Amino acid sequence: MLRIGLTGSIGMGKSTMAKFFAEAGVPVNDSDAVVHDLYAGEAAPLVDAAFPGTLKNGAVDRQELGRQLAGSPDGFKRLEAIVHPLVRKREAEFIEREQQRSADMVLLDIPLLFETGAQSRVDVIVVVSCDPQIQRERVLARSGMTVEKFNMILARQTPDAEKRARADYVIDTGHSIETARKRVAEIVSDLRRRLASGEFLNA
Ligand SMILES: CC(C)(COP(=O)(O)OP(=O)(O)OC[C@H]1O[C@@H](n2cnc3c(N)ncnc32)[C@H](O)[C@@H]1O)[C@@H](O)C(=O)NCCC(=O)NCCS
Ligand SMILES: Nc1ncnc2c1ncn2[C@@H]1O[C@H](COP(=O)(O)OP(=O)(O)OP(=O)(O)O)[C@@H](O)[C@H]1O
Repeated sequence: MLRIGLTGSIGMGKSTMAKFFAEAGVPVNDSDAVVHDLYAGEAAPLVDAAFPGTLKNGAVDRQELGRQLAGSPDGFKRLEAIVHPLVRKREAEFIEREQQRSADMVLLDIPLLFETGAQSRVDVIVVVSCDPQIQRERVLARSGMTVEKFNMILARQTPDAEKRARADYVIDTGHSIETARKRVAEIVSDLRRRLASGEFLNA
């Protein structure tokens, strides 16, 4: 089973592209969605113990957590030490399930693929990218986003140019949604062709 790793910096269009892969028939594991689920369940008491006051109605209040993390690289490290092992566990369960269903390929949506060394867990890397000006406009248009928060997240992410250089495929989301959708279909059919030709014998 081929493991495709999908990554991209904040606001590049990763979630939108993951949806297009799903539409093309590729099972998708979305790490951000897993974090949302964990925050409403098993991770909630652990996060609250490390960051008191972040539990609201039984779930992690992301806004409050974000406030406590502002300007705190150390806080991010402590949070990641709690969350990332749980995310990894869910990913392994997803892979196991899809292997049992005999899927030919799966997409692992991993926002911090390079930052956490996840490239060793995938066979192919797809990077979602666009012009930094478009990225900035998209992100700053989100409610609750500030220039400070944007810069803090950017500083914790591998630079876009480096991501592109390390990619097997790049999706440029700076054009229309339709162009990006076509690019996803093109990548999926190229990967199916490469699989059929026996290029990924170890996958
Ligand atoms: C900091 C939190 C509370 C902000 O939540 P919020 O809903 O405001 O933003 P969201 O989760 O959509 O993230 C916005 C952007 O920041 C990126 N991001 C999230 N966590 C991190 C991190 N630890 N380091 C770098 N970038 C990050 C996301 O990939 C996305 O591009 C939240 O992102 C969080 O709990 N992060 C820790 C868990 C984590 O590392 N998730 C990333 C993938 S597993
Ligand atoms: N051609 C395009 N491709 C992808 N997204 C586009 C395009 N044109 C406009 N957009 C918009 O850009 C935004 C990208 O958001 P999306 O949530 O997919 O990004 P993301 O990389 O997953 O963000 P984050 O890293 O913060 O989770 C969406 O609002 C989407 O509609």
